[in-house]
Formats: sequence, C-alpha cells, structure tokens
Amino acid sequence: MDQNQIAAVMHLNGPALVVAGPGCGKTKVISERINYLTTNKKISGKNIVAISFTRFSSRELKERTILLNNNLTSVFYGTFHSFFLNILIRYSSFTYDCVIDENEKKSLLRKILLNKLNLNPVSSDFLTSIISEIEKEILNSSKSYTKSLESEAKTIIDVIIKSYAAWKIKNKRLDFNDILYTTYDLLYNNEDILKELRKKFKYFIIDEFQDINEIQYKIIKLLIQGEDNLFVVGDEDQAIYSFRGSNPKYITDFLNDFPKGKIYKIVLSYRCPQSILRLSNNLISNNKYRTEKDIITFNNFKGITNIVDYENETNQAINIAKKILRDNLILENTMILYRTNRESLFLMKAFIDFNIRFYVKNFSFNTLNSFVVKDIISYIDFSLNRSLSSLKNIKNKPNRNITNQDIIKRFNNHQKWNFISSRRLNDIYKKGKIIKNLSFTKAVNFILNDIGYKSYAIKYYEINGIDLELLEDVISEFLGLFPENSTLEEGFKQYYSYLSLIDSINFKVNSGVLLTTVHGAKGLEKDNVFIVSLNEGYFPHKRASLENELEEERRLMYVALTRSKKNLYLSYIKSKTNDLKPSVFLDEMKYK
Ligand SMILES: Nc1ncnc2c1ncn2[C@@H]1O[C@H](COP(=O)(O)OP(=O)(O)OP(=O)(O)O)[C@@H](O)[C@H]1O
Repeated sequence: MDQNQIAAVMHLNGPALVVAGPGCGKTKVISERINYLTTNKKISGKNIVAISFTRFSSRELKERTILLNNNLTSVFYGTFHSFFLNILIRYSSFTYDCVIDENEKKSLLRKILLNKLNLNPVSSDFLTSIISEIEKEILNSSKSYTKSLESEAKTIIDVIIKSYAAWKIKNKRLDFNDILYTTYDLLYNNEDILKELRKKFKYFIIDEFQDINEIQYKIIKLLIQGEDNLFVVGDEDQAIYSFRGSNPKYITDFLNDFPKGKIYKIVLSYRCPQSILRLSNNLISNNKYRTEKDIITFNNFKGITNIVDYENETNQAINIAKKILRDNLILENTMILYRTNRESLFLMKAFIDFNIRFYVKNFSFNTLNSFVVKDIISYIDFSLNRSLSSLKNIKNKPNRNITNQDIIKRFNNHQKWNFISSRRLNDIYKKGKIIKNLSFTKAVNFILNDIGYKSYAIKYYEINGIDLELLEDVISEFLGLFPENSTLEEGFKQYYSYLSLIDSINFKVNSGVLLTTVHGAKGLEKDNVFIVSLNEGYFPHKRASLENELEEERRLMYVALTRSKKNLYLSYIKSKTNDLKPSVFLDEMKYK
C-alpha cells in the first residue's frame, strides 16, 4: 500500500472521508481497514458494518477481506437494503419473504390499473413510466408510503400510489423504497431500538459514498450519533445515480456535516496508464461542481488509445468484432461500453456473426415491443402481406369507426379483399399501396405523419399521463435501428431478426467479451475497453440539457474511460446521410 492508503487504513475513531480517484484502491483500503481494526485494534468484527452499493461489490469486498484474514466473516457485509431489512426483520414483524421485487411490483401495478381505473396497460412503456412517476413522487416528497395514504388522491398517479400502498400495508409487504422509509420511521420513533443498535454497531464503513441518497444518509446519521464512527470512501467524479436520488454534495459538504471529520486523499492510480488518465482528467475538469484532484499513475504501460469514425452502427460493430479477432484480444479482458442498451443490438449481431463469445450485462430494451412500434409494424405488414390480424390491429388507429365485422365481411376465404365496397377500408388499402412503394424510413414517417398515427399515439400518451418525451424516444430509437436506405421488405425482416436475436441470447452466461452500459461497468476494470457511438445525443444523452445533467453525463464518460488498464478504443458515427455530430466529450478530452 502507498502512504496515502496506509493513512486512511489506520484512521481509528470519528468521521472520515476518503476521496480517491478511479483505480486508486478504494476497495483495497476498505478491506485493509477492516483487517486493521480487528487485528491491530482488537475491535470485534460484529461491531463493524461494511456497506457497498450493489450485491456484486459487497460479495467482492467480503471475498477480498476474508482473503486477508479468514476470521473476518462476522463483519456485516451488504447493501443498504440488506442491512436495513435485517433491522426491520429483527425489530418489526417483517420477514425476508415480504420484499416485493421489480417484476412483482409491475404485475401488482398492472392489477391496480385494471381493477381501480379500468385501464389496461398493454404496453410495457406505460407501466415503466408509471413506476418511474411513483419513484419520482416518493423521492420528491421524501415521505414514507404509509404517509401517502393521508393526503387526498388527485391524479391517476396518486390513486395508484394510494391503492398500492394500501395493498402493501394489508399484506405486510415492502418494496425497495419502503425498506428505506420504514427503517427511518422505526429508528426515528424508537430511541430504545436506536440505543441497542448503536451499542451493537460501532463502526460504519460505506463504499461508493457519492451514490448515497438522502434517506440512506439520514438513517446512517441516526445510527452513528454519539460516536460518529463513520468512514466513507468515494469519488464525486464517479457519481452517476442522480436519477435514484444520489447526490455528490454529501461528499463535497462532508466537513459541513462533520466539522471534526478527517479527509484523506488518495491520488495514485494502480489501474489506468498515463495517457488515459490525461484524457479523463482533461474531460472531468470541465465539471464545475467538484474539487480538483491530481491523479498520478503507477501504471507505466504504454497502451493504445485511438478514436475512429464509422459510417453507421452496424459498420462500427462489425469493425470492432474484426479488430478483436485480428489483434487476438483476450475476450475475458475486453469490454464494450455504450450509453444506452440500443447499441448492444448491433454489437450482439456482429459478435454472433463473427462467432465471438460475449455476454451482456444490464440488458433492457423495450422499444421493439412497445405498442407504438408494434402498430407501425402492423401497418407495414398489412401493406406488404395484406395480413388480416394486422388490419384488425390498425383499423382504428387513428379512429375510423371500422368494426371487425366490417373487415370480415370484405374478406373471403381466398384471402382476396374487396375494399372498394367500404370507403373507410378502401382508404387504408390505398394508403397501404403508397407505403409499399416507400423505403422503410419513409414508410414509418408516412404512417406517423400522413396517416395520423402519431396524433393517435400522442392522445393515448396524454390520456394515460405518460411523458410525451417517451414517445419521441421510442420513435427515434426505433428509426435509428435501420439504415436509412433499407427497403420496406429489408426493414420489416430486420425488425423480426432483432426480436429473434434478443430471444436467442442467454443472458445468464458470463464469459467472453463483456457488453454493458456504462452504468453496468461501475467498479470494473479490463485491459481493453471500447466505448462506442460517441455522438451528440447518444453520449451525452439527448435528454441531458441542463448543466447538472450534462455534468452527470461527463461523470459517466469519466467512469467509462477509467475502466481501462491498457488500451482504449473510442468511436463515433460520421455519416453522410444524417447529421450526427461527434460527442463534445471527444473535444474536451483534448486527444491529439
Ligand atoms: N497498493 C496497491 N498496490 C498494487 N495494486 C493496488 C494497490 N491498491 C490497489 N491496487 C489495484 O488497483 C486496482 C484498482 O483497485 P480498486 O478496484 O480497489 O480501485 P477503486 O478505487 O475501487 O476503483 P474505482 O473507483 O474505479 O471502482 C485493483 O486491481 C487493485 O488490486
């Protein structure tokens, strides 16, 4: 260990913040400190709580600490949720089985929408948006769910929140947010329980402190009161979870909260070569809300760093696959990072075609199954194939007052249509003929704008209180999956090949090249790191328009760059047919 690491490890009592750059050994410091407290200072492992942000990193911390000293199993290693749930199980009548996971939450909300509001959330976008509205509501009001029952329900979201909360209370169930708020209520209102816990847990260690949210912080402050033995480790430049309520201000304001606190800075990186540190430092210095750290490196490796442009995403994916094979890169030492899951489709396809072993982390991509996309595909299917089921699906989107009976009447057993006898059906038929002669992209735009499908979809989103930006996202993500010159047939086939591609992936495998969003790469390191589609609108994401949102995108890019131990390959799309611009981050990195 270096001098700065040793100083932090040997911190004994009182509050301490360890600020350390990427690869500076934060996990190492935590495991060494646990060992130091127990071995040198004879503090019982039972008095120590070590909290990590994910179950994965908590397992890793436990393994690394036990490797140092196999007597260290009695320390509590876990996430905030697991630690708080243990408290609830001990002091309230909750059990492990009471926790509602995200899938169960979705199906409960679906039932509530159907039974209470007579709304059938056919699309997963709708449910996802309801869930995110509920999360926002809870985060903004900072209230426990039981309190939400006290106020009057005014909007659809209120009704859902109330019914959901009432169901949880009746059935003694808790979702992830409830674990936090219920723990806070329990401890805030029960001095005896707090006293008992303070006696039992004397040393709190928190990793990834930049990602803590307000309610987690409030609970921890209640638990440490008196002794203030809080040892937190973090890097405000790697705070990337503000959408979950995290706030790097808890790092920057640490001394305001704990005026007697000690700050340890660790600036020697054991991971990134000098060239990569230079680029990442140049980039992050564009963020205003941070304290400057001068990170130096121990890694003398002269790795490759390059920036390449490609004509489109398919091309980019194919060239990356070829490069991995040509340069004989070790698959397990290689990862590909992207801002959104959409990019992974191109990569998965290329890797399958080139027979490269890979696995995907954090995959979630609902666009292809959203009802908007399915309806557009129905229009195309009807135009190309005269499909009966597709016609039934689109007949009243937008409303044309056509019934299934109208359709059946004009469809004989030989699959021949007689549209002429119905003015409204004849209109769809004629539009279908126009669509048939357009390219895929033009056809989609014709369906959206000339046929009026978009106005229909906007109305649906508005009635159901779904954010209209989500509709724009679905449309642009969908269109972006197809080369602009695809014919209608090619695009139609491509759509189904994307669906079967996703179906064919075994998401449980975890060997080979890692494909992941940047969020999924937090805490990981590999020799070879590719970061793809570095274009304005993709990375930084188009939603990041406010300064603080752009700063968060920049921190995400910083996390991405600093995953590399040797080589870094950056790429962006430069096409003649679209106006995609290279990411502003490429300039800010000052790569020459
Ligand atoms: N004193 C040291 N000597 C040699 N290697 C070290 C030392 N400290 C840490 N390392 C190595 O440096 C790498 C990064 O360490 P670690 O994963 O703990 O970093 P980190 O600060 O948690 O990184 P990040 O913030 O990016 O997640 C690891 O491979 C670790 O084994």
